[in-house]
Amino acid sequence: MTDILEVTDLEVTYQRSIRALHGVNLRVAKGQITALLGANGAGKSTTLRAISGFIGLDNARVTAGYVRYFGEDITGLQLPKTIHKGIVLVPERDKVFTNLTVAENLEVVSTTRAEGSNWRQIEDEIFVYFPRLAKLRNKPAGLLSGGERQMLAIGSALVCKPSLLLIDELSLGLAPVIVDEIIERLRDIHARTELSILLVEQSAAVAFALASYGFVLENGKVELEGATQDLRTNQKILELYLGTGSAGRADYLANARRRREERANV
Ligand SMILES: Nc1ncnc2c1ncn2[C@@H]1O[C@H](COP(=O)(O)OP(=O)(O)OP(=O)(O)O)[C@@H](O)[C@H]1O
Repeated sequence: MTDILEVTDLEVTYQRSIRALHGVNLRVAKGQITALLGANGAGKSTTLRAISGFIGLDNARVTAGYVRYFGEDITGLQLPKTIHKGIVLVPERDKVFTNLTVAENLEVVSTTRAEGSNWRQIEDEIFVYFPRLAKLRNKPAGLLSGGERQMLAIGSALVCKPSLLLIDELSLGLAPVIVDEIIERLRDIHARTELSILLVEQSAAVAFALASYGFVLENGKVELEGATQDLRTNQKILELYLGTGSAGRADYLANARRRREERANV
């Protein structure tokens, strides 16, 4: 299967001195949903922000390695060029314009990102994907629930007609019932569009519900990868991410913290 995205030996450094990624290797196959799992501080957001050209906003730089997209070297490419290439990130925070209504959020993206297209038609397409948003079209985004904001953020990203959609923390802080609805909507979108998706998740259950392949990041490096059907039964994953061994998870988090502190002191 063709890879739409290849990340090779990627290193990212914040503020010229804080190394967050230590040689990340991962791939996203065309038309597939791939998950990137890892504990707090493992480097998941940094990886997504490096791929999508956001790290310039964070005072960070790619200091080694490559990002290839459809075979082209796009290492260090910044916004908005990444969006024009079809790489669109749904960020963890600040996803929507809170003072604009749902319809205005979609409109503002469609007028800046989808030149020459009819925004009402685009809006209708997004409402087919997220019928709940159609009922909320005149409501300010600041008054939406967390789950509704996530749907609007994904809808706004889809307005950009991505080839590769990156989603940072799909389920963080959301109620299980709304997470289920978002999973169902994403499955539907994926079935209709065969969009390639790279999903960052702390919940392995959510990642496995959507993705066919997964990578596990620890301290800025991929430590484990595989088909999700295999990762599902991997002992380490079971202990650390599916809650079958809380002592294991606590040890793991303590070790991860210790290794980060050791690295910071070098
Ligand atoms: N703006 C920044 N300046 C300096 N260091 C940063 C910055 N953002 C992240 N880091 C550091 O980079 C490392 C990776 O952080 P990152 O946010 O990518 O991890 P994460 O896996 O997404 O964590 P979380 O699940 O908590 O969002 C951490 O050690 C973090 O402290």
